[in-house]
Amino acid sequence: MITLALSKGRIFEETLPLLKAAGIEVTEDPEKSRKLILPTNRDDVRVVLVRATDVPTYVQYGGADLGVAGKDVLLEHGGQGLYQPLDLRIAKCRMSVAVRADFDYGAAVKQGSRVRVATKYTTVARQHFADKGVHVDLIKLYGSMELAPLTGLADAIVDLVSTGSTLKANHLVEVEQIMEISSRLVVNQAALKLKREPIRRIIDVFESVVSSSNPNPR
Ligand SMILES: Nc1ncnc2c1ncn2[C@@H]1O[C@H](COP(=O)(O)OP(=O)(O)OP(=O)(O)O)[C@@H](O)[C@H]1O
Ligand SMILES: O=P(O)(O)OC[C@H]1O[C@H](OP(=O)(O)OP(=O)(O)O)[C@H](O)[C@@H]1O
Repeated sequence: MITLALSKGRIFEETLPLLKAAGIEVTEDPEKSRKLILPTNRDDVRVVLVRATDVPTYVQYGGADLGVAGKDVLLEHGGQGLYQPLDLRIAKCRMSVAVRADFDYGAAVKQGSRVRVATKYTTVARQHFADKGVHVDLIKLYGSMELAPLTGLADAIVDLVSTGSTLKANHLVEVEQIMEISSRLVVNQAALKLKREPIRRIIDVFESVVSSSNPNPR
């Protein structure tokens, strides 16, 4: 049995075409079913639904053999025990610093004042500001980061941006782009040895779909 960990929503939706190319079709709709283990058309493959941030943990400890996780999530997790063979180039966005439109971020940085930054991505944020020599106080949040500058909880946020419409709707502006984000295939290192052939087949098919759909790697 091969167990694949996915999160509901964009990662699930964007992984489906890759699975289809590998001859794997999930036979239940996660938006309609309450099941956390979804069967597929193949007796030897199943999908487990977990929170996006839990995908690396499931794969690390062998709760799943494979998974799909965003680079944001993998950097925060640390990647221990995970083989990361492939950038799937799905769920693309960027990680950015944003502030209220009336906050002068450039001046705050120039003056060397401490900037209060709210984020779910404390590891990446800490590294980013350390590299720039900006003094920050980090405030860990688990969601709705956009609210932090609006309520006075923080001066800035580090969050994911795609179309920019969430920032715009909350009168925030992007002042720095930290990195491009996409999702990767992650594999349990022991499973790769014990179930080498079926896992290798999945990696190979995914790789050929990814390189044919976008020949210009990021
Ligand atoms: N607006 C977006 N556009 C494109 N990709 C995104 C966007 N937001 C997040 N992502 C990517 O998709 C992944 C999954 O996001 P999703 O919204 O499903 O989970 P989440 O709500 O961030 O996680 P959790 O449920 O664990 O809090 C993220 O880790 C990120 O890599
Ligand atoms: O620049 P945008 O296109 O507005 O996307 C950015 C938003 O997407 C993510 O949240 P979430 O996963 O909740 O967004 P969703 O509404 O796309 O699901 C992220 O945390 C931002 O809030």
